[in-house]
This record gives sequence, structure tokens and C-alpha cells, in this order.
Amino acid sequence: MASNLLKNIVKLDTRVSVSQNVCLPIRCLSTASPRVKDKTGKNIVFVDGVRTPFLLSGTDYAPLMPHQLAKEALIGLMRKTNVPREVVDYIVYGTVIQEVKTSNIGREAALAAGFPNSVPAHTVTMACISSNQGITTGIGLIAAGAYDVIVAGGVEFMSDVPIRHSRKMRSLLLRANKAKTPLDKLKLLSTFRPDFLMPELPAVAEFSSGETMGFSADRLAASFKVSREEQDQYAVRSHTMAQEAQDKGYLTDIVPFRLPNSSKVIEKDNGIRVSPIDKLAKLKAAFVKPHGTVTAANSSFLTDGASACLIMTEEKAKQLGLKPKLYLRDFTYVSQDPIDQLLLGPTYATPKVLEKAGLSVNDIDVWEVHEAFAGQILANLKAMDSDWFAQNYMNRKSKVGIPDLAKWNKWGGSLSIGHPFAATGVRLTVHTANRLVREDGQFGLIAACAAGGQGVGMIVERHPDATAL
Ligand SMILES: CC(=O)SCCNC(=O)CCNC(=O)[C@H](O)C(C)(C)COP(=O)(O)OP(=O)(O)OC[C@H]1O[C@@H](n2cnc3c(N)ncnc32)[C@H](O)[C@@H]1OP(=O)(O)O
Repeated sequence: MASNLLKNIVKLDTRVSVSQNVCLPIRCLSTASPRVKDKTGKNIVFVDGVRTPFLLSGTDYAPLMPHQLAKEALIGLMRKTNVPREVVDYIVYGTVIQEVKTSNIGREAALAAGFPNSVPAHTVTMACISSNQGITTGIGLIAAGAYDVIVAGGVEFMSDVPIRHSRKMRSLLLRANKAKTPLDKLKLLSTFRPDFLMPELPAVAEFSSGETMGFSADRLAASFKVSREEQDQYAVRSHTMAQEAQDKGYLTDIVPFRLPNSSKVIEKDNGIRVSPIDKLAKLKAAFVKPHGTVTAANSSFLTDGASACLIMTEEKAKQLGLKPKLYLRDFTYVSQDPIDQLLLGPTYATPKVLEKAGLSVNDIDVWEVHEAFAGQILANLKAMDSDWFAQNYMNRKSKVGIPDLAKWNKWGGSLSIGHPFAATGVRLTVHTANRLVREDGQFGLIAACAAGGQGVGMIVERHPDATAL
């Protein structure tokens, strides 16, 4: 993509603008005449969602296994909603980098969390939008009439990723397993070479191109002429807003995590770090070395964490005496070229989902958009503000339009809160729900990019009963 063709350069307002005064509840919403029609005949609602604190990988969660984090999210959800486990019909759970011992981690976590044996669970993977996929799979199951009550969520555990023997070593070990006589074993041993011991480390990279996400983000930022300074400013904005939300007690989606065999209770995300811009400016490029602009501070960091949410028909919620937070109104998935458009999912998904729902950019009160990298966010904003990009890449007559940044990721985002890949979708959805209540909004838009050049867009509407946080 030519880098000099985007004329509309977005000047980001990086001033912090988290509103100070909050009154709850304010607006009286009505179910009688919804602006966005229910397409499922079920009025599917999002009752609530929770997450463990998100921690930098290699910190307090490091000795655990991922299903333990997922278990805590599931327990926390059932406790917060006060819904008996028996009421849940099905669990859809996401993970990206799979722990081989718990490959259907949804099931293992459900058993560990005390769900009855009779509640089926399956695990989904769609990179960074895996728990969005969990939610929308749940919507599909409810819409199809298969079930009424679904738990969705996701977990990622970067503190202990599976490191494999080399292919040659694996082949040797598998053949050794089959060797019958000591002579066969000796013969095999003689084929061993020291380089067989080189391990295979998992990379946060595209399989089809071999390029890491960070490298791709750096190329994207360069294509859209996003400067290093703009990226650093955006990163400071994200951390500042997350810090403010944490200090004000807005991050009520967190359920405290007592570490097993310890009295230590983790209550907060630990990656929020507000630094002076000149400190960020001194950091070296993390991926495209030495001249790249993506650094450790303007990237999301490797994170451990889990999330879970409860969705059901509105009728079931009423029967159970619950006060749902959202209507799950519409969603779409998009896919683009995984090389040059790897991280542009929000640009593609936003107009599609808005049009499906009959809404426009200006109707959205709360934007929650996954921040993989500051450069990726700013490139998406520039793409959304470009007629040229819309016409040449999106087959659209005119640009998507630029969201009101005063409504954008006001409690920080994945850059600051953290990004445990498969858990992020639920975190975005709960923050949208809680912000809609605090900010007295009606519609929220959730968007994210994912490996493979894919993306998601979701439209949610605040439920009239949503008052609690
Ligand atoms: C669709 C998608 O979501 S794709 C996105 C997927 N996610 C990713 O690809 C994850 C990308 N992130 C990463 O891979 C890693 O976080 C990296 C490579 C960027 C950085 O990893 P590390 O080098 O281990 O980071 P580390 O925490 O050591 O930080 C490096 C330096 O930056 C500094 N730093 C990091 N964050 C900040 C900050 N906010 N403010 C100031 N300094 C900071 C650290 O203090 C450290 O400085 P030092 O070298 O003087 O000690």
C-alpha cells in the first residue's frame, strides 16, 4: 500500500477526557420500540461478564495452569450473577495458544469450577477474537433453539507456552517408541545429531507469512504514516485512562484471584504503567530493528488472564429474576489479506456491522476497540477517515467515518489493561456494558483485529434493566 496516498491525517486528541461526574441510572430505555430490531426472535441478552485481573506474563500467575485461571473466571461469573450452575445449558470457551494437556480447556475449566458433568463445553479458537467467537457461537446456539443459557469466555496463558522438541527430535522419539529390539534402538540412536536439541518456540506470528504481529504492525504504521510520537502519545493515553479507571474503581469486571496454596489475593491488573512521553521516546524498536517505530511501550504486552460471561434469552433472564446489561444486537466477522491488512479488522468490520444494524458511526455512544498496538489503532483510524482507502480497498463509495474519540476506549484498552488473546473479547464487551451505564449511552460498538487478517464487529444495546455495575 503506497504510504503517501492518505490525505486525511487524523490528529488524535491525546488529552485525557474520562468524565468525572457519573449519575446512575439516567436514561429510561424502552423495550417496546427498539431502534435495532431483534433478528433472532429471542432478544438475546448479555447478563454480565467478569475476568480475572490481567497480569504481565511471568508474574504472579506463572506457576499456574491455564485452566485454573479459566476456572476462577467461571466461578466468579456464577457468584456475581448468582445463577446456579445447573441452569447453564452449554459453555463455549476460547483459547489461542493451547496447553496440550487441556486441549478442550472449556470442559476442563467447567469441571474444575464445579459445573455438573451434564453441561457440555467446547473450545473455540479465532486468535485474538476467540471469546467474541465464544459469545457469537452462543448467540447462534440460542437463536437455533438448541439452548437458552450459555456461558462464553476465554483464557490465555503466556507464562508457560508449549515449547516443542524439533521436528527431527520428535520423529526420532516416535520411532524410538516403536523400536522393538535393543539393536533397533541403538541404530536409531546413531542417527541423533546435536542440532536435534534445538527447541521450537511458539511465535506470535502469522503462519502464512511467518511475520510477527509486531513486525506487521510496524509496517502498517509506516504505510499509514503514523509517527513514533503519535504511537507513544496514544500509548500514554491508553495507560492514563486505564489508571484513572482503576483508581476510580470502574474496573468492576475484575473478580479477585486468590493464588492456590497462598494467602495472596490478586485484585488488580498489573500492566498499567503511566510513563512520561520522553521515557517512551527513548525505547528501542521491538520488532523492525533498528529503525522501526513499534516498541514495548506502544505494544500490547504478553498477558495471562481469563474471562467469562453469561448470555441467555431475555425471557429466561426474566424467569431467573436477572437484570441483564445488554442486548446482543448484531455481529459480523471480516477477513482480509493477512499480510498488508492483517490488523485492519476494525476498519472493515465497523461499517459492515453498523449497516447490518441500521446505525451510523454517530449513533455509537461507546466504542471499545482492541488495541493490539498503538500504530495499529492509529492506522485503523486513518483508514476509517480515508475516502481513498474506502474506494480502493473496501469497495465503498466513501469513508467509514471517524469515531468520536471522546467515546473511544475511555477506560484504557489492551495496550494498558493487557491482552490475554482469547480473553479480550469478553473484556471489551463488559467494558462496553459498564460504560454504557456510567456514561448513559444506548449503543456500543466492539471491534477487534485478529491473526489471519480477520476481525469482528459487534453492536450491543444497553438493556433497560442495566443499572448495576
Ligand atoms: C490481533 C492482535 O492482538 S496481535 C497482537 C498480539 N500481541 C503481541 O504481538 C504482543 C506484542 N508484545 C510483545 O511481544 C512484547 O510485549 C514485546 C516484544 C513488545 C516487549 O517484550 P519485552 O522486551 O519482554 O518487554 P519488557 O517488559 O522487557 O520491556 C522492554 C523495555 O521497555 C520498557 N517499557 C515497557 N513498557 C513501558 C512503558 N509503558 N513505559 C516505559 N517503559 C516501558 C521496559 O521497562 C523495558 O525497559 P528496560 O529494557 O530498560 O528494562
